[in-house]
Amino acid sequence: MAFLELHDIHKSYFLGKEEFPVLNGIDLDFELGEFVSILGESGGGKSTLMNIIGGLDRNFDGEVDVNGQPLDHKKEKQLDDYRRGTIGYIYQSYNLITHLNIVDNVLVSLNMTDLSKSARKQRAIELLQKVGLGDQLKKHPNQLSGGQKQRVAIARALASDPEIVIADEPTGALDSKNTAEVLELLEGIAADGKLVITVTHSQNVANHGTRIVQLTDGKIGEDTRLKEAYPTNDHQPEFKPKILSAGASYRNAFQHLSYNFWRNSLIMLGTAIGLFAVLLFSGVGNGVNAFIQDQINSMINPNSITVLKNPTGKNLSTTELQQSLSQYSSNPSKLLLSDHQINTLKKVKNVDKVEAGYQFSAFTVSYNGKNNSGQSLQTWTKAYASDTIKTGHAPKNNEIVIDKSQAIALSSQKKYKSLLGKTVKLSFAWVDKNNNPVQVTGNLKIVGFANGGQAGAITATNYSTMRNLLNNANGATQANFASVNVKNADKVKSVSKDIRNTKENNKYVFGAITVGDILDTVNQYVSIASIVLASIAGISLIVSALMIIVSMYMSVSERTKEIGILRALGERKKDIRRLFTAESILIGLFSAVLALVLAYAGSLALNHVLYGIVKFNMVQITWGNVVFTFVMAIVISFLAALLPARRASRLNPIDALSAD
Ligand SMILES: Nc1ncnc2c1ncn2[C@@H]1O[C@H](COP(=O)(O)OP(=O)(O)OP(=O)(O)O)[C@@H](O)[C@H]1O
Repeated sequence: MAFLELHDIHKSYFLGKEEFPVLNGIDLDFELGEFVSILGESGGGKSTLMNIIGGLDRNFDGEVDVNGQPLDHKKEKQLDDYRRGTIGYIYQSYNLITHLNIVDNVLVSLNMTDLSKSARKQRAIELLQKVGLGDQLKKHPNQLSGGQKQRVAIARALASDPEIVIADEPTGALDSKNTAEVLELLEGIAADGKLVITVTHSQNVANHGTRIVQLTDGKIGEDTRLKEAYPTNDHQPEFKPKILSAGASYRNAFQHLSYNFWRNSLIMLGTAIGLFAVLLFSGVGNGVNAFIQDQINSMINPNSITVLKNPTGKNLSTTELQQSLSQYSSNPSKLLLSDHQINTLKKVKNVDKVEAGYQFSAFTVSYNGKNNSGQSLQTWTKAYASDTIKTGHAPKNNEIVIDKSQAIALSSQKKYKSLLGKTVKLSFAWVDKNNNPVQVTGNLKIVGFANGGQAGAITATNYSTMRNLLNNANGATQANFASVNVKNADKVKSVSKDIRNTKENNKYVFGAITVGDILDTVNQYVSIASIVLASIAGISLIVSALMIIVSMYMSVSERTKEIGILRALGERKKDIRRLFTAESILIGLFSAVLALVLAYAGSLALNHVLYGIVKFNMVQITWGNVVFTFVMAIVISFLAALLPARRASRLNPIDALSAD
């Protein structure tokens, strides 16, 4: 029983339905220690035979036995294992991986062994020293001569300590000096007790071997033994082959990414822009929400509920209430609350205090010949947060607090504080008991300035002052809102519900607005804006994904030959798929890091500019946003790699190897 036996090998190629037979029944035996040269005319099927022996071709008839065991060429896994552990390949065109240095080229094969990382590296260096390249370790293949490249290929073929080394015209592209050196190395391999099978056109090369086999018309012709096979030794392998680890795939992907640094940087920048948009828009969304909450909470006491008359008698939501109020704005007498109704409010469970109040939507303040109109005149209640007044104090009898912007309009930016203690004339239109218009006026002392800021200017007197002014003008004096203070913040919702559900003569009488309701309404607008921003970010993410898909397809077509080499060295389809998903995921991750840096810088810049205007950090990127962006980047890059990686893994290794 020989070490390698070929039995009745038949192989045809098909062009359409037409059959082109190449091998017509090959029977051959090979022993370890032999250096066999296969000679034959061009196109005679030598490479085809080598691909069958090397476990790259699965489409043939016949049987290959290795070490007494049949090789089941229909089973891909068995062939992968066979190529990884038993075969070393040397090609005429070297087939080195251009983006790896020569040590890494040898390591591609060694990475599929159970040696430790340092032992793998040490072996790679030893092998390169053995083929005379110890002083060239840092070079890439394109920095070597043809003879040197072929020696790297020999070192790589020996890396996994295979029993069979196949060399397909190994000296075809070399001059006589390099040919002699390569032949010496091959002889040395056979002398080490391995089986060397080489394809050649050169009689000189063939004469170096121990045996010459002629291939004629797809059959074995002459089979000449030149000398005895080299003696085999009882050499026990120091390590075993194993499948490629995920880490090795990621390292290879990283090496390829860094080799094409500039091109990949541009792709990452393109991808990062989409992720940056997601991060920044999320940050702006958070900032705007926090800003609104801060503004409302700083002006309105969250424990208070504003109660208004429900003019429709129907059960209304906050939005419906606000709509109906605006319909009744020309008929304010319909919105007055009776003293009895104010008392009803006091009896609602968990209510701490009820303050009747007035609010008017248009008024004028005059000082020293200057007039200023405002939109919201109210009576001071607990509904205002304590820090609403920035200068001065809450209004008492015959006093008024005006908005800072108003004070500036009536004086100047610098001098507005001098208005403190001065008397202004307040005037506004109201109605009497019969709904006839009356003009209300009064002279009041300024005791404070409110800073309504973005959420609206505030002008306020106290309740009795306002009631007196209305009385003096013969206006209706019933309150048109009430501020209900609730004992606990967590009861605000239930109290507001009870108030809304209160009935008089079978009609709902009150509408109630809480800070939460106001926030809900505002948040509705914010969510619409967020959806618009998210759609823009979504579109940029789709563009990012397309960029990755295109770059991965480019990468696959550029690396077709490499895919063939990796398959020939024993990588599985799965390893090839993982190589490309790894590359894509790395692009996604680096893009996410870049996006994070850009978004962080962008948020610093935006916050710097906006803080000067609104005194608030308007961009607030949270850890949640960052995690979401990274997960998104990984998911998108993984999905984008699926099709290109699948295509790469399905390439036929023989076709891939013959790619230009
Ligand atoms: N993928 C293929 N599809 C169709 N025909 C093929 C294919 N590969 C090889 N052939 C044909 O099979 C025959 C044998 O090719 P092969 O490469 O094995 O010959 P060879 O003896 O190695 O030739 P050379 O010495 O010129 O390299 C040739 O006629 C070739 O045209």
